[in-house]
Amino acid sequence: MVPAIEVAHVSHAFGARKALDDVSLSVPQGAFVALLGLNGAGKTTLFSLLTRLYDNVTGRIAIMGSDLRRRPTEALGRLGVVFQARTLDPDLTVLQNFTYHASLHGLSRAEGRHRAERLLARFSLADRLNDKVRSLSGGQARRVEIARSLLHDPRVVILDEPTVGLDIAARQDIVSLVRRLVDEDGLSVLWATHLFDEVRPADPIVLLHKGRVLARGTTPDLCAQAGEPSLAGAFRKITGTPTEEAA
Ligand SMILES: Nc1ncnc2c1ncn2[C@@H]1O[C@H](COP(=O)(O)OP(=O)(O)OP(=O)(O)O)[C@@H](O)[C@H]1O
Repeated sequence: MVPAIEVAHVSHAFGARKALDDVSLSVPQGAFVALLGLNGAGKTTLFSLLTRLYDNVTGRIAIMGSDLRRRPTEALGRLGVVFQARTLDPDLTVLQNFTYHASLHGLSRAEGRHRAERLLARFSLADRLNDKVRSLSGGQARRVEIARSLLHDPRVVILDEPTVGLDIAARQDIVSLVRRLVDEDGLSVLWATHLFDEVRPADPIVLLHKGRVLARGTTPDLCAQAGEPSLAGAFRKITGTPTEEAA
C-alpha cells in the first residue's frame, strides 16, 4: 500500500535561513501521525510545501502515490487542509463558506449543500448551518473548518496546530473528533502540534526541530532512545531544549 503522504529529502530556505533541512517522513494510510515541534521547527513551512503554496525544488512529495510536482491536481484532490490561521469568512454563514469551498472543488451547489449537511450533522453542528461564522465559539468554528476540509472527500488531511487558542474542553473535542475519522473512516492524518498531551503512546511521531527530523517512532520508542520516562523528557533530551519551552 502506498503511503498517504511521502516526503523524501525535502529542504527549503528563506534567503540564507534554512527552514527545512533534508526532511523525510511518511504517513501510512489510516494512521494518525504527530508532527511534533516547537515554534520555528518548520511545521508551517512543510505544510506550505505539501499544499504547493511554495514549490518544492528539492526532493519529492507524493500524496496517495501522486507526485505533487508532476501531478498536482491529482495529488491535491486527495488532500484536505486545515491551516493554523483561521480561513473561514466570519461574515458569511456556515453554509455560504461551504458553498464557496465546494465550487472551488468543482462541486455543484446542490452537492455542496448535501455534503455540508451530512458533515455538519456528524460534527454535531447541524443546527448552525445558517448562522454567521462570527456567532460561533472558537471550538465550533474550528470544527466547521475541519468539516469543510473533508468536503471534497479527501483520503488524507493535514492539520497545522488546529487546537491553538482553544480551551481544554474544545481542544479535547477536536482531537477526539479527528481520531474518530481515523478509526471509523480510515482517514490518514498528519497532525502538527507542540502539545505532548495530544499524542497517544501508539501514535507514530516525527520530531522536527530547527528544520531537521531528529527522531521518529512512538512515544515508547522516543523514551527508549533518550532514556527518559516521559515524552516531555525525551523531547527535551533529544532537542536539548528546556522542558518549560515545550508544553
Ligand atoms: N516567509 C518567511 N520568511 C522568512 N523566514 C521564514 C518565513 N516563514 C518561516 N520562516 C522561518 O522559517 C523557520 C520555520 O518556520 P515555520 O513557521 O515553518 O515553523 P513552525 O514550526 O510552523 O512554527 P510556528 O508554529 O511558530 O509557525 C523559522 O526560523 C522562521 O522564522
